[in-house]
Amino acid sequence: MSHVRIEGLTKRFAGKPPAVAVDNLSLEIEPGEFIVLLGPSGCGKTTTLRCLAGLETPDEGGISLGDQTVLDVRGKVNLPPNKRRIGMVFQSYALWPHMTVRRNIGYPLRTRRVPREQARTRIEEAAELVDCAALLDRYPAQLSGGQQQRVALARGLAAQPDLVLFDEPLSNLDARLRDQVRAQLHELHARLGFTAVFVTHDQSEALALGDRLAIMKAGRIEQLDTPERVFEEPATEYVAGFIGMSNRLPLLRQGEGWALASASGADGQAGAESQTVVDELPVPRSHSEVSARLRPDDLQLCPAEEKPPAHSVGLPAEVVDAQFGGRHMDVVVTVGGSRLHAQAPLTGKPWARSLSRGQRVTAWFAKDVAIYYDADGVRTAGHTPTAAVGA
Ligand SMILES: Nc1ncnc2c1ncn2[C@@H]1O[C@H](COP(=O)(O)OP(=O)(O)OP(=O)(O)O)[C@@H](O)[C@H]1O
Repeated sequence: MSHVRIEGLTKRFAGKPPAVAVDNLSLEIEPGEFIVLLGPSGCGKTTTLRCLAGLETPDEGGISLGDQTVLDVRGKVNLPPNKRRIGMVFQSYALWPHMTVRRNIGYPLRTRRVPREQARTRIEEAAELVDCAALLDRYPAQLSGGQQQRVALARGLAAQPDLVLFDEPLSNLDARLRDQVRAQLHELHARLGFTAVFVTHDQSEALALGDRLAIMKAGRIEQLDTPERVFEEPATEYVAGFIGMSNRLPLLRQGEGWALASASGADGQAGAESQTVVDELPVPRSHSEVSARLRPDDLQLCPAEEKPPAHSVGLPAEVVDAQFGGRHMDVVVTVGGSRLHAQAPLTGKPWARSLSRGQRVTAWFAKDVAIYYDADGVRTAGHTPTAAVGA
């Protein structure tokens, strides 16, 4: 277990236009910590991981693993992968097809010249850890996808590295296996306490596995926080959108209240015809425009003639589509010019089952459930989260 320090890491790729894949990124990882790099395609997750592994030549910055400097661009240090005590688990299991499971798991031990007897014990222990002890003499082609990924996991851990890197290791597995291997990985980490950096674009995977999440945007870390904080208090609109707050409602201050910006005139001002939809929001006075972000299950629906509860924002809406989702209906509505998604529970409210296209309803949300972002996409200070954990 090692403390990992990344300082000012930058990696550019030549091309037209050139890409800054990692942009002056710094990150400190505690021994035994499980860090998840989360973000959309192209935000620089894999390149960061490859720089940690020694598979790229960064343009600037430094990386240390424990007391070993593995990268120092100014000092011209960039240790090759086999000189770094790092284990790697990839998306494509990358098992050698001509080697048995035993030889595959033992591969990093051979490259580190671990004595034969010690290697045998380590291989058997690693295989035991991931329930693959009975498969040691098989070839990869004789294993299921889940078994192959577990072998890859054992290979990543066998050399007891200072740091284990995971590049979307679960994304090639079907949904059921993905849940199984994810649970197993979570348990293994709790048991062994290795330091890990795990790359994914799957938010549920990130929330389940990470001690802390680094949400990346254009080669930088946009928010670094516990899963609870990222989920409850996304710092920027970008993070909110990425972590499931898919509903966005732009609002403009109008006199003492707020109107839907999507019903505004061409000048971006709330038009004379746009109605004030709410008198007051938990937003500082200095803001004249905000966007409210909501998860689908925080947007409620009720019949158009019913009044929503006090302390909520009620909006006239029209149903675009309604799909049965078991215990809830997935309903798309338009509110002003915005398309919103509501997950309307059916338990106790069978009314939602009868929703159909063109129907007029009221969409509403509790004021303190939404998170409000200013014109720059930064969370406004006025919001007090209701369910913040560890705040
Ligand atoms: N070898 C390369 N040559 C040129 N550009 C590259 C190279 N590798 C990555 N890039 C660019 O660097 C940026 C970051 O890529 P990277 O693969 O790190 O993103 P990512 O977040 O891991 O994406 P994904 O989830 O799709 O794997 C992208 O704009 C990508 O096009």
